[in-house]
Amino acid sequence: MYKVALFNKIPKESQNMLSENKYILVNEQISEVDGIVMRSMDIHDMKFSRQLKAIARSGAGTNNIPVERCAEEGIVVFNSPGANANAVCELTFLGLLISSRKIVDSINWTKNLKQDVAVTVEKGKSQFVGPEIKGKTLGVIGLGNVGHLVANLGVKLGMEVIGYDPYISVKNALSLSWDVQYSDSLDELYKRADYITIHVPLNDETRNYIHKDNIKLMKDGVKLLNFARDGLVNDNDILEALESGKVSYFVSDLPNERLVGAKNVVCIPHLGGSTPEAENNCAEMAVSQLTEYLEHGNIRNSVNFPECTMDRYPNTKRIVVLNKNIPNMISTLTSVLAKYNINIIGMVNKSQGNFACNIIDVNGEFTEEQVREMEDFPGILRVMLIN
Ligand SMILES: NC(=O)c1ccc[n+]([C@@H]2O[C@H](COP(=O)([O-])OP(=O)(O)OC[C@H]3O[C@@H](n4cnc5c(N)ncnc54)[C@H](O)[C@@H]3O)[C@@H](O)[C@H]2O)c1
Ligand SMILES: O=C(O)[C@H](O)COP(=O)(O)O
Repeated sequence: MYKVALFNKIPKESQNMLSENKYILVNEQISEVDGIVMRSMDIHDMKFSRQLKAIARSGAGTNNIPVERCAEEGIVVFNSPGANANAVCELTFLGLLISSRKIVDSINWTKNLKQDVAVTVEKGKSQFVGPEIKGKTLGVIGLGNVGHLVANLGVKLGMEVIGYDPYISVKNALSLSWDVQYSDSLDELYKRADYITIHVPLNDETRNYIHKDNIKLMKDGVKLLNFARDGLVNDNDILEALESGKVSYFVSDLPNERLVGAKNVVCIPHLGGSTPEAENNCAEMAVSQLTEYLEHGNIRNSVNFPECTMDRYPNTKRIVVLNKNIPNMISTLTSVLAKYNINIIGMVNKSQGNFACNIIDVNGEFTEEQVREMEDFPGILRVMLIN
């Protein structure tokens, strides 16, 4: 039996994928579990037990998980790329319209009208006039699963769209509309855009991505949207720019104490991925990746280990080895197998960055003691035996 802990709310349908005859589900337990399924809870300070083999993030962002430390501890971290992208894209366009048409202010104003409503509305509505988005220029930073959808929808709505992403994947590049102007100059995007939306992960390279120096380059009255992560836009600098009018509106799906209630800021309570469709897609993907790894050792959509899969050879035992990407690892593994006269039937080895994965199907008896012996070699992070 595998023990899996559920952190955050995970849809019942996905929980049911963890069948009762193989899985025990527990809530928010960290000790003695084989896997965790989670959303945005911050687990940087958690200590993981040796039993923990995998964490499945139901969602895109993994900045709430100590991904590198997990790799060092032989814990595979998965996410669900693209599974909530449409939900975020739709909400981003709501944000775009909110920033343009003063919708939130106007709704709040209307809510307080007590009498002569129709007359007051007609007299007062001119204070909420805002431009159409058709024909305006939208700058999209990050053309990943969300950003490329946003760029394409901008084109469909008649906007001129400039996209920037120095690391764009082939898949997303191929899905990008021909009408999106791909730019390798952020400065050009800042100078031309009437609306700027950011869709990049939060990491050491992207923290404070938008700050006073690049805000200076932007058009006066530009509208800024952040549906990605708190920390990408420098709070001090955006609040100053809003005060001066350089930025006319900021819509953020990632509120913090500085932003809530600030002038010309609209905060949404992190609802980007909060649709039933996105929640189900993400959880289904997360759970199936977790079970595929625990039961078959196959790794798909991991953020700290390479993609590594192999069809199971019949009548074999499977050994899954996670190791550092350093010389002599394969000879170390095969020397242990040779010592016990174990025959390799099939094997795959994949590496990415500092880490690597091996799946080895063998016949002959391979025991838990031999697993521990393999695990004792420097550079080997975890060995898992699957019968
Ligand atoms: N508001 C929400 O509920 C919500 C939902 C989904 C994702 N997100 C956040 O949005 C981010 C993007 O989501 P996604 O699904 O598109 O992820 P993704 O990984 O598919 O796309 C991220 C893109 O950013 C690009 N990128 C990385 N560094 C960059 C840089 N320095 N400059 C420009 N581009 C850069 C990558 O090449 C990639 O194409 C996620 O990391 C997550 O933090 C928020
Ligand atoms: O990174 C994500 O997928 C989003 O921020 C959604 O996070 P959530 O699962 O907590 O809604």
